[in-house]
Amino acid sequence: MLRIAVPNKGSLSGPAAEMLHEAGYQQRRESKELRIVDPENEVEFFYLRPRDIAIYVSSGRLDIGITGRDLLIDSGANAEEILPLGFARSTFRFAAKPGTAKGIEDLGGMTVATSYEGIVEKHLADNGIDASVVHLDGAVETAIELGVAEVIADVVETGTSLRNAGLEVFGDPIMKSEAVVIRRTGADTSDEAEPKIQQFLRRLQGVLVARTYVMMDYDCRVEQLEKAVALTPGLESPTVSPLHNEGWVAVRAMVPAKEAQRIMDDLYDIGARAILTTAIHACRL
Ligand SMILES: Nc1ncnc2c1ncn2[C@@H]1O[C@H](COP(=O)(O)OP(=O)(O)OP(=O)(O)O)[C@@H](O)[C@H]1O
Ligand SMILES: O=P(O)(O)OC[C@H]1O[C@H](OP(=O)(O)OP(=O)(O)O)[C@H](O)[C@@H]1O
Ligand SMILES: [Mg+2]
Repeated sequence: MLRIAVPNKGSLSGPAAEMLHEAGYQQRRESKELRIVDPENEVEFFYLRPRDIAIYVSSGRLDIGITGRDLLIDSGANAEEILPLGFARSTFRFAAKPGTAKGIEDLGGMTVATSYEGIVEKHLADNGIDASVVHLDGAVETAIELGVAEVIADVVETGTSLRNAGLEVFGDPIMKSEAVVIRRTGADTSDEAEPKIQQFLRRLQGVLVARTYVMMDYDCRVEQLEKAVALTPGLESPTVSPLHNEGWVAVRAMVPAKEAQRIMDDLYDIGARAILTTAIHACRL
């Protein structure tokens, strides 16, 4: 049975459970459940604190896990990212009261508050900056007002938390993060779990594709086919079928969902008609 770590709380947990559900895996019914077995798929899910997931996976007791890239790197655990999942996107940045610092080079002798001291200490050391780091569990934006630090390093998504605390980001982003699937570094890929792991990854990739692409169908005159196919090249190549009316063909291709409306306009302009888009519910590429 494949053993998978899933975040039990915070920004990662809802979207992770939703993605697993879309991929056809059974998920827990209530938030107090700490583990569930999905017998049909031969998978056991362990609901763990996001910060602990890399540690469990690196120990080899669990085969794979879902966590944040920033949490993985901060943990220093012997685990690596094998598939980015596109949710819980954030950047990790320094921030302070306006005028405190312009860049990391100004931080010598200052105190930086953060929940991610693994990332921050390494980043300061890599840049040759001698600053103190104080660990706080969360709500680090308040640390400056309360005099615990001059600077914070924290997750930024919309920037609302920083604005509300009267703080501004400065310097280059320290890192970009999103949810990722991780496994132990140097894991034995001839292990009996490997086919199940690959099947799990293909299912999640299928969900990612279904979320980012739509299926487009349209009819066009044979003379316009080359132009139309250039607009909808598909992933491999579009399907082209003859129509009963001579001189016309039907075309079917996957297109990026974000570009679908523009592509429909462009197809219409070159004379394509009956242009339809439909959602993709699941796929294996
Ligand atoms: N506002 C946010 N937007 C996007 N991603 C976020 C946000 N806050 C945290 N994350 C991401 O979520 C992960 C942190 O998960 P964790 O559950 O520890 O914290 P949290 O989502 O802030 O929840 P908590 O309320 O428990 O602090 C990190 O990968 C981080 O980059
Ligand atoms: O840029 P924003 O959209 O405001 O999002 C970023 C904020 O979200 C998270 O905080 P959370 O609410 O999880 O509280 P925490 O600091 O206690 O983790 C993170 O730690 C930032 O504070
Ligand atoms: Mg948080």
